Amino acid sequence: MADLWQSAMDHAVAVARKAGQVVGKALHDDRKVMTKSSSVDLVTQTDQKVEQLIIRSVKEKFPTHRFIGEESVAAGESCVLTDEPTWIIDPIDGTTNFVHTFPFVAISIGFSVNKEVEFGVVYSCLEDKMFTARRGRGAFCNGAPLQVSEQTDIKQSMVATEFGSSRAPETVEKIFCSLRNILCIPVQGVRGAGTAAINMCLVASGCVEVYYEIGTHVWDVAAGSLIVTEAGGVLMDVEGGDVDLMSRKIVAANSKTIAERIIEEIAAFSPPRDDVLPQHQ
Ligand SMILES: O=P(O)(O)OC[C@@]1(O)O[C@H](CO)[C@@H](O)[C@@H]1O
Ligand SMILES: [Mg+2]
Ligand SMILES: [Mg+2]
Repeated sequence: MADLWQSAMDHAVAVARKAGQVVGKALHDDRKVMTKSSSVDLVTQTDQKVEQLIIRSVKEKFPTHRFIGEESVAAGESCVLTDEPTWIIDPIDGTTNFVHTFPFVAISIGFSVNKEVEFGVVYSCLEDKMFTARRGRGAFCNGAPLQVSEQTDIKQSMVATEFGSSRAPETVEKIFCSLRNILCIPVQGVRGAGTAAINMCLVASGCVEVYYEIGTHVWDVAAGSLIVTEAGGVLMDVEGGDVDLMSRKIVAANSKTIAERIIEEIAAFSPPRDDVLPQHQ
């Protein structure tokens, strides 16, 4: 079994690289931009094309495996994680960045068995950084081992978060409330790459002590979650306790101390879970 997952992971790396070439080539082409759950939740033909490319290529090699893909869910497929080997795919994490040529765009592929992520691949294709992790075997960027930051003082920490794609006034209010609380701790900086997957790789790389967000989807965070924990970091729910990747709430930190400190300042809310949605939101 172990060898089987390794060959699946090798395949994920190869197909992520191929997908990255497609994304890189499409970056300066004419992009037809469409919207999904709101006028700021963007999708392009490249997102759909890349997801199909990945799924087709995986199906050829692993015909019994299942898929949760962002654009397939948007097209009406279910988003339920079973115990079966499942590829959890975000073909472009950072579509808004892609549309604006803001240079952080990732292909994110997580692979779960028995509802546990076995490997994660995040390809930051415009930087040509291939982040990988396999359960129990560490996290890497272009083959070099990753280690989270050792910082234990929140006041000397860098925090990453995103504003998300909801513009509902009550949601925006909560987002700004958390942000104000966190800025005023005070932390040394707040950043956001525009992609959850890359934000998590920044935690794994030690550039950022903690990333939190409410509104993520399982395809944004499945791969990154393992990259963070294999680099020595921790995952938690925004209200404390265990993370649930379907809950659309995540804290990924270098340590439990930093995670718990940031959680004190988060004004939590609960968007509809991924696994109860009839379609993408
Ligand atoms: O739609 P995409 O480009 O795949 O997802 C990108 C993104 O909006 O998803 C997360 C929230 O859902 C954010 O962290 C991130 O910026
Ligand atoms: Mg995404
Ligand atoms: Mg996407």
